Amino acid sequence: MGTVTVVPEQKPRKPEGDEDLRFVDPTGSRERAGRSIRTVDMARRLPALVRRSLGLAWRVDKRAAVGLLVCQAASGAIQALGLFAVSGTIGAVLGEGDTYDRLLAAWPSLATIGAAAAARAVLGIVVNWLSSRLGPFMSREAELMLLESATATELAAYDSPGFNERREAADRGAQTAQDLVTQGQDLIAASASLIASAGVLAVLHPLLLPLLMAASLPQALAQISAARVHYLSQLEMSGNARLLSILRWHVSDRYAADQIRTGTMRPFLLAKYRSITERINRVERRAVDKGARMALVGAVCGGMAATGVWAALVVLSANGRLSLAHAGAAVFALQTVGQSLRGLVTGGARIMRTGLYWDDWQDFLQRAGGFRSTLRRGTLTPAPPRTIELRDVSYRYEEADADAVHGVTLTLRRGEVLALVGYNGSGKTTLGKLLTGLYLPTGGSLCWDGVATGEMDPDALWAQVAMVPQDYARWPLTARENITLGQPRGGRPRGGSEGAGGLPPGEGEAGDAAVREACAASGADDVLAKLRSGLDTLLARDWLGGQELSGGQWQRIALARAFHREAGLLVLDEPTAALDPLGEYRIFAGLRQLAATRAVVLITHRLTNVATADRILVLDQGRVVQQGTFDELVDEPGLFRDLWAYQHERGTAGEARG
Ligand SMILES: Nc1ncnc2c1ncn2[C@@H]1O[C@H](COP(=O)(O)OP(=O)(O)OP(=O)(O)O)[C@@H](O)[C@H]1O
Repeated sequence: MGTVTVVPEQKPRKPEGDEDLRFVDPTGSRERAGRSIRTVDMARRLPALVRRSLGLAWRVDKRAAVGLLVCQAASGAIQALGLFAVSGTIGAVLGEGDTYDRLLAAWPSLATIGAAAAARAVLGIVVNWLSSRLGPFMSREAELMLLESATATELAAYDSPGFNERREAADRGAQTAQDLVTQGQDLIAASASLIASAGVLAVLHPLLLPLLMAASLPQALAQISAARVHYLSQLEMSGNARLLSILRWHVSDRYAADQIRTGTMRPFLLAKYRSITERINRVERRAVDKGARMALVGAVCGGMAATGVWAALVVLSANGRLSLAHAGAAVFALQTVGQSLRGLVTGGARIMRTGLYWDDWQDFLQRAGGFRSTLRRGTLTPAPPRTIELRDVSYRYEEADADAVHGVTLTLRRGEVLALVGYNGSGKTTLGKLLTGLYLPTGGSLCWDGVATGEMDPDALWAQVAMVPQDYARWPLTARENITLGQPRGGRPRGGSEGAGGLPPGEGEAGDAAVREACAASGADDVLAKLRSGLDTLLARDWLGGQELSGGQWQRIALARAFHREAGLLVLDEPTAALDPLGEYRIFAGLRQLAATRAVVLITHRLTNVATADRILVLDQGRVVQQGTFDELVDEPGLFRDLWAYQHERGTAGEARG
């Protein structure tokens, strides 16, 4: 006990061989922290944690924070008063005179004991009330801070190893904020009670307090060890419990229900679930057994030590060094000290655990702060770009062995449709994200009208970008909000508040006319016609009270979303993958018109569609290997002609190549 084990920060372990589903502690910090729950660390960390919990309370509600402290201090003082009153009562009861006189003499102390107990009960209720009011408020505040941080980070942060795990851990940390307040209060209450009763003991006889402290030590140490075992097993189990909840979602959610049935996966999935459950059971059994053994040792040692204290009490009374009244009060004080010590140790272990989760929250906020877009970029506001120029642009994902995009040089002009084609993983999407400024190049330069994207204010830059990614969001919002993204044209932004006269802001004629125009261009007008309340229909799963759309219908909405945006650059990544032939035809027939006022980048595997493009860039392993018009490339030996042949001549390209 008392030593601090320092384990260096570890990277998530990558399993070797047959990879089983396992929870990975992103930094190893939890395990390290769990192993370091020792007496010295606890003594050092606890005051800091209590301070932190009070600091949080102070930030959310200063009056409540002060109220909590005052109540706890008052409760401790009243407890001391009550214990002294016990001594007075016993002294009066054992004193001279007949029973009536002795009871008469005892009643003021008895009344004090009763009043003290009542006052402490009321104070306990007030403390409970204040911390219950503060706790959820603080958790919500912490969750909001987490969202603010996460949405302000560079997109590249999400590719950074451990970032997503940290974000998840922080989410749980935010939820524990409320426990930190209540546990902090429990700890303060236990400390106040300990100080009060220890003070009483010290006044009754100077030997009693050190004796009791020494006697309580074995049990306290046993409890700290048990808490450590408990925390480590909880840690191991919580990872598995999270796995179970993820599996439960996959197994029972509607999205995979058809595949589970047609894939006859039920026995396989249930067996997997059971095997993780057994892992949890094993860990739990081991921890419970070990905890019970420690409790037994602690209880035996504690029992022996307590016998010693009681014996000392008897000896002191027999020798006349302690009056009977004081001895009686000491009995109560001893019990209170024991109780407070136990509360301190178990409460301490609990707040240590919560503190570890809370650390995850703080850790994420710090890291996310380092990834903040505004920290890394400039403040210029771009106009819709006339030219986008790339010089020898490369991009390498963090920890990747090779560039995803390498040495790309090109100029894209307003009014031009540029198509990107190539095998899976050739870097098309990454290049699209570079053009839109979502990623900043790791090599070379990328400028909009001569200004590097990194010099611009990120939000001002993205105001000029409309994008349909491969995996577009299906927001559980109304059809209108799904298209305007809360930024209607010709109207005020929709912030959830209703406008004057009952008309929601932005829902004026100008706003809706632009939405309908975008819907007509994307084919979402057909979708709208079938919705029960048109643009007002909530597009969400039925259990959220909404109306669900098909995959292709959602893609039409996602396209309308991009067309609605008055942006100088439009990037379409596989925009028609889910559309029927008519829907697809409409998009490509309208593309030229869309390009009149903007630059358009089209990423697609359907090569017939790229005939509409002014220029086609063929990518292979992140490099541009060919570029030209459709007519030029289809006749030229090379990757494009091979891809065309695979798609249209059923593999004769292989022979042609050979
Ligand atoms: N977030 C990421 N982190 C690390 N590597 C990534 C990430 N996203 C993509 N890559 C890698 O970068 C390379 C290019 O990926 P990209 O998504 O740009 O290809 P693509 O041509 O769009 O592929 P597809 O046709 O399948 O959509 C691939 O090797 C891929 O594994």
